[in-house]
Amino acid sequence: MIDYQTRPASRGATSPDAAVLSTVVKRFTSAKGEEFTAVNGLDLRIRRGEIVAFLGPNGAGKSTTIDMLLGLTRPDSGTVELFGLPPQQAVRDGRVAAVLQSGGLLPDLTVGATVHMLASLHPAADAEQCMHRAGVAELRDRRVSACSGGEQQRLRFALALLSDPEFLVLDEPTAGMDVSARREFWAAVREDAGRGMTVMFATHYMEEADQFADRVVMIDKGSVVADGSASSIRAAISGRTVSAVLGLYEAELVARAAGVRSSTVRGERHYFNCTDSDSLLRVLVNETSATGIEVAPRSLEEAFVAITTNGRTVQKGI
Ligand SMILES: Nc1ncnc2c1ncn2[C@@H]1O[C@H](COP(=O)(O)OP(=O)(O)OP(=O)(O)O)[C@@H](O)[C@H]1O
Repeated sequence: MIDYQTRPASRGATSPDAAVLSTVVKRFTSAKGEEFTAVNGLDLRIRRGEIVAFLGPNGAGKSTTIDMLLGLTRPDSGTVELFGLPPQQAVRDGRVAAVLQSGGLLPDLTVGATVHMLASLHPAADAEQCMHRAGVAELRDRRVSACSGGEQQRLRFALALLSDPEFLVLDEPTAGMDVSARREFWAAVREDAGRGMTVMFATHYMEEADQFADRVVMIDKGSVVADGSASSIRAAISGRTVSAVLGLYEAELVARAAGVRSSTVRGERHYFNCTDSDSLLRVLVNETSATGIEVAPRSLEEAFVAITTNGRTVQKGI
């Protein structure tokens, strides 16, 4: 049985937040000299102990935001603070650590040698304990090059633990892993997060956000478009969208039918998000002149749009 030491709740900082990003803007200039805004006035506050999933389509600005959180790049305007400090200082103090998608490992070293070598940079590090916590202790004699992608990510996780960070940032840590490798990786992280660590992870997988995070932040085009509890996001995703071509007057009546949560119109087609598509279909067929009726599962994008347009771009109050 491993005896984990309890980490002090803070190392002297007074900020109740792990991270605060205020109106952060980051622009890039292409080779042709065209300016592109990757992060566009992003505001985000992460409280200590939260586990936050950072979701967004390709190119939404997740990695750029994470790079600024880790002090790897600076915003053009706005501010980024970790524990009330500039990111570079928080990283230098070992209060924040990262698991990135690739890099940082020497293929010819064994897992054990890698962890012990980097542990020598942290006077208080317990290499053995970190290997156990990350689930790589049994791989200690295996060369890094012989480890699977999932095992290498757990090794990166072990390395991130060496400074005993208060805040762990993961950038798509399970990209390319199969389902069981993803499950093993998250089991290791979840056990550690249970000890009070703040965790933020970027992912494309809603199910990872749903299973692991207690808060989900979605960004698109460099700004936050939805922010709420995993359960509020899940509730928004559940249900179906029934759509049909019908007149405005009838559409208003249908929108008031039982179980209809929201409705939108695109051209002549009206879309109804509902909890009971069967009864809505009966209403449409029996009580209206609707044509071209379609039923579709609700997409993640629709769920996020609904969350924001319902006025529930929720800043979590926990
Ligand atoms: N160094 C750079 N120079 C020019 N453009 C960049 C640079 N880094 C990022 N970008 C652009 O900024 C936008 C945001 O990129 P970013 O990597 O932050 O998105 P992402 O949400 O992490 O995407 P993905 O899910 O695909 O990893 C993209 O359009 C990307 O091409």
